[in-house]
Amino acid sequence: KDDSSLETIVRKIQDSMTLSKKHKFWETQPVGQFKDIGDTSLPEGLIEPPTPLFEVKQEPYNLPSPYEWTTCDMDSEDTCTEVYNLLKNNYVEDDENMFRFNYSKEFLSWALRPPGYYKSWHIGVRAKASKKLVAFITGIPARIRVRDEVVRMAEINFLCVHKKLRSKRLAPVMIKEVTRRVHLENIWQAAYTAGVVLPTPITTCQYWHRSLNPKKLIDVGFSRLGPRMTMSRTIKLYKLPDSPATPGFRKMELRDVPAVTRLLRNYLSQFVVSPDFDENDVEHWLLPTEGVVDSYLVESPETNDVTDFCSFYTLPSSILGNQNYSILKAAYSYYNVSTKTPLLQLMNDALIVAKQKDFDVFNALDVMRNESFLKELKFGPGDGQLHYYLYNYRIRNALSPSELGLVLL
Ligand SMILES: CNCCCN(C)c1ncc(F)c(N2CC(C(=O)NCc3cnc4ccccn34)C2)n1
Repeated sequence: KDDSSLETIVRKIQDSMTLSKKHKFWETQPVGQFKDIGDTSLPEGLIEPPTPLFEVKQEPYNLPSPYEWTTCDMDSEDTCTEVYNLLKNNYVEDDENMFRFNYSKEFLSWALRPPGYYKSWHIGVRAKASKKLVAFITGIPARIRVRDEVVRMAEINFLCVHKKLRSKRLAPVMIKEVTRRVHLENIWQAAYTAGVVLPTPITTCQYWHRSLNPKKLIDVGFSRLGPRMTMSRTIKLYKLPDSPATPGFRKMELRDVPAVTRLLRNYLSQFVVSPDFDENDVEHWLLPTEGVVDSYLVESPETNDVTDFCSFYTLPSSILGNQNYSILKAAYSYYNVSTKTPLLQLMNDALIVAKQKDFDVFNALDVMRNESFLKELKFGPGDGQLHYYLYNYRIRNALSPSELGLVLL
């Protein structure tokens, strides 16, 4: 009976050790469960039917008393700055705490305001006393095709809890609150990623890095000098031409939106999971935006057809604790389509223009057809894995990364 008895304490420790709290939470959610892996009797698709809208909880979930919900108006410069600073100081770091993502204000404004976005899905938590923003989570609407079904989903991203408020169990209530607000808009599925394993990844991707400025990358500890390699030999190894090789390679312009949409829709149709982009989506997500997203295409000099496309987004990282550098300039491969120019040559041109724009490193996941160029273009495997998840949508067998045609920011 005595609750503080030793065996009770031991059992509690064992419980928390075995099923960490995050699994306790995810076992209550309509997501693929570890215990269901391999159970072919379970149908692919919807896990739970939609709730009638009048049954969706109308009021926000309860927060611990010192905190309150706030909706972050990303049209407001001041709110954008608050969100930027929260993420700059408290968002994802690498395992050795040497780098932390430093999404820019312009990037956040772009990433969170696609066609049809909902302000109510840009959710913040403030301390009642100081009114300081201490946590954030977002959703944006997206049409995602899974095999031959286009599903309206929310893409959930930027979950961030201030370092000082960790392990207060804020994340589960923030996830429930964004889910509630997504349900209120009659959307019942979601897509999200994490660097950690949760129930249950639809696929697990590997990051690959292509050095553009090897000296800086070695100086800041992002990469190490290879065995039997000198710095000058390393710089020569990663050297790139001064300009792209492909005739007709140029920046994408507004007039290219219809052609790029056709090209991209056709290319993405080969993957099991991919966005169902229309021209409005392509104009928002892929038209070049300075310091946010760069996109190039190949216009055949003979026929004036748009035959190929490549794009990358700008996501710098703060370098924590280095005397000489404070920012790592990283480009992340976004959507690439090759129909005439070999993908290898197209991506080498992407590396060339990224180097011209003074990026230090070009990152890519092993999704879509990226595997085919990574090693040959001198990408090295990274330490970070990215797991992709769907909420309330079962995929019977995990996909291989090459079946995934979806890049989340
Ligand atoms: C949809 N949202 C995913 C985006 C978050 N993304 C980009 C991300 N999620 C987990 C990762 F593992 C990761 N990696 C890029 C690779 C890398 O560059 N590793 C060194 C490094 C440099 N800066 C940072 C900052 C944070 C973590 C690792 N960092 C590993 N990227």
